Amino acid sequence: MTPKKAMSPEKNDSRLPVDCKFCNKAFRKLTRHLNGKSMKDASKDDIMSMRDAARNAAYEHLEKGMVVDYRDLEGLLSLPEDRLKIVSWLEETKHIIINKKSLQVVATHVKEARQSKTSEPSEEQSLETDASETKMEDMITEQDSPPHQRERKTNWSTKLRKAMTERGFYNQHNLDKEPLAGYINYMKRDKEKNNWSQEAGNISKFLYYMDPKKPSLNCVRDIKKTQRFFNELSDVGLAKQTLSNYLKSVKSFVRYIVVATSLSTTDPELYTISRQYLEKLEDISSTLSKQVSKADVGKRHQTLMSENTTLADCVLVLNVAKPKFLEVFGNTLSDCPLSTEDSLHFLYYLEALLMLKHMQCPSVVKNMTVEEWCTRKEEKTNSGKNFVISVRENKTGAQAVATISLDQEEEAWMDVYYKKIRPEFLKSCDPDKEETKDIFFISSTGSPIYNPSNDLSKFQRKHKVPPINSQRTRRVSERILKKYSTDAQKELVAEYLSHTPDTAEKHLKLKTTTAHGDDLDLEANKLFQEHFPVTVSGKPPHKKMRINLVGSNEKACNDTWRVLQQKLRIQDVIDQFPCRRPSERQVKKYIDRQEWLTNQITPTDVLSDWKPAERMVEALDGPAILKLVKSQRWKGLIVKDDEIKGKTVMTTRIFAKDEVVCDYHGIQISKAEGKRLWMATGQDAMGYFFYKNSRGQGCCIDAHTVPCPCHPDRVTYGRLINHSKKNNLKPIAKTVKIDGKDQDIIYLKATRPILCDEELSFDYGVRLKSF
Ligand SMILES: C[S@@+](CC[C@H](N)C(=O)[O-])C[C@H]1O[C@@H](n2cnc3c(N)ncnc32)[C@H](O)[C@@H]1O
Repeated sequence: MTPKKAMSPEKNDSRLPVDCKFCNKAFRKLTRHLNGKSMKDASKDDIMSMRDAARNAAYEHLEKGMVVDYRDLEGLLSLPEDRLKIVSWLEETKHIIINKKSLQVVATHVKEARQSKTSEPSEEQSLETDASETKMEDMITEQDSPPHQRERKTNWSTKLRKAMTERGFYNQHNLDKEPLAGYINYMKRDKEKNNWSQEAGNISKFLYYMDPKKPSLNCVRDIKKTQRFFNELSDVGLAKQTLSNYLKSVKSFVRYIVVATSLSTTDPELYTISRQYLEKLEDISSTLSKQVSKADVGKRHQTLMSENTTLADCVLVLNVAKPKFLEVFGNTLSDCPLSTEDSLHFLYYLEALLMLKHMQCPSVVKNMTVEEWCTRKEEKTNSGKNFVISVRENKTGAQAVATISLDQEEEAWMDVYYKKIRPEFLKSCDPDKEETKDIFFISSTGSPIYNPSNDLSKFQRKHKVPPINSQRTRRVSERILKKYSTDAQKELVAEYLSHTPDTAEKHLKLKTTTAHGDDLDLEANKLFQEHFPVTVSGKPPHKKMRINLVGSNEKACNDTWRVLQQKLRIQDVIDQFPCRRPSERQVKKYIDRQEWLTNQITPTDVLSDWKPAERMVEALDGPAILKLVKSQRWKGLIVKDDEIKGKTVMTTRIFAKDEVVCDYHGIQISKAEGKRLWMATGQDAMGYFFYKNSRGQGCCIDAHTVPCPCHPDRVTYGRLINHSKKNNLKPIAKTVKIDGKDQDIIYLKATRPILCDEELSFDYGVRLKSF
């Protein structure tokens, strides 16, 4: 305690404070106050005597008293009763206590607590957090809070707390006694710890257990009792983590004794014992840590088995982090350098993709090599092609081989990481480390990634989504696959998991235990869907109706119904964009307009399933594609220069097979007119596209004027696309009505999936030599 003098009147100076002009002014104010407010109905004599009493009290305080900060008392005296006693004594002896506004509340509560004999702390205030200070603050809060918030006080009778109280684990020494007081000072002043009171409370309880008479350093002489203390705490059911935190407090206390006191000179023997004691505490600590991790595993197992987690929950981070990921992906295509933060976002996203969507173990992600990446194999699928990477999980023995099957878009992402981001990371790597060069995923420091699971949970934390790891994702998918008994559902999940045909087949074989069970589920689903047909905008039936119809199968049937409806909804959105992959914004806008309030789908669901309509030609006069033709705002393309060919048109995103990439924009004229113009401008002139229209007539699109007269501010890509026999585009003519008039549009459609940063070309029907 550091009492401060309230003022500094010279002792024995009889003129003070009577002649002090500030005091006299204050007392004149007080008289006015008493007259006008507090004692306005009292007699003049009463008012004067009250004023004199106040003046005398003030003089007395100035002469004898000091100012004491109540917060200093809190640090010194752990028990509120003790503090109350000292406060009343200090006040009696003319001291002024500041910051004691809650004292009345504390006094009332201490009284109540004594009467009801419920002085155990609440569960939240278990050992590691319940220094008396905390308890007292909580008491004050309870007193001040509305009645519905006082629950915690009545919760004090749980088994654990009862047992703790009965065993005396809440007893503690006063914090003003050594060595506790010294330790508190050390924490406050040297270590600048804000939560010193928690730790002090823990130590004082521990020291009480070791010696109830007084807090003493002798605890270090009795490792057996120390061990017993922790065993007993464990027996009453204190959480392993709490125990471990508590042990940490004891260790830091003993470390303080060894390091920050003069014990080595004042008592060398006790000093040595303290050091040995510290080592033994480490042993207890490591046993406890093992128990903690066992408890963690137990908890993890419980969460893993949780029935409520859906696959959508598992891959949530991929959806949330995708816009930023795609932005970075776009940036990699322009040659501006990426920030480390953006590059790491890209890396973490790919790690998450492999662990959550492709359900690969962290070790596969960690061990994948450059060679394994470079020897990936193309595999034809119904929807294009996949790229299969085989990873030897265990680098020392070649037992387990994991297979990752990426779709084209994912392959392009990985390729960008490999070609653009990884080489930047490699620049920080130790050139002698051969190992780094071989590992596919390396971090910004140039070293192989250390712990993909940690990267994943960091990424999930950053995006504020639940921390679901790859193991849990695998469990969830297995559970869902087992539960869904119809082939349609299994197909959905297998498709969702995007497995290689082999793996998908394996998963499809996962069936509910008996064939009989399968049949029952199948029947139930059939019945359910007959009664409650799945529609795009319908609502699923109420639970009561579901139970009435299919009894205990209601949940499974309802889940199927919902999955099928989502599938219908996704298709409904896709149907709006038959020729071109829509942007996320377009999809969102359409979904929002539908007002599907339950069983919602996300733009990502749609975009990952999008593919061009099978009957594309019919859709080529649809409003969305004609809007692009009119505006010439084709996205996903850029113009680059090539030394030989001149201008080239390159992609900045992936295009699916059959997707419309752009049109060959120009003015429609007859073949004869086209030929005439062409000859007149010279046969080398570029920008004439000759074709036959739907009636078999020869026509020409004249695009040779640059810039195009109707879109002077736009690049009209079609006329800049070069010729190749090994092309990736094919022109198709479509006659459409624009402003009431027939007009031919030459669309350029992808003949195969086109990757990012690929040059576009079509067959001019000429020989290359002719250029
Ligand atoms: C419609 S333009 C294409 C855009 C053109 N590269 C430019 O710079 O404007 C056609 C012309 O491009 C050039 N070109 C097209 N394909 C080519 C190729 N495969 N090799 C070399 N030059 C080519 C020829 O000069 C040809 O006359």
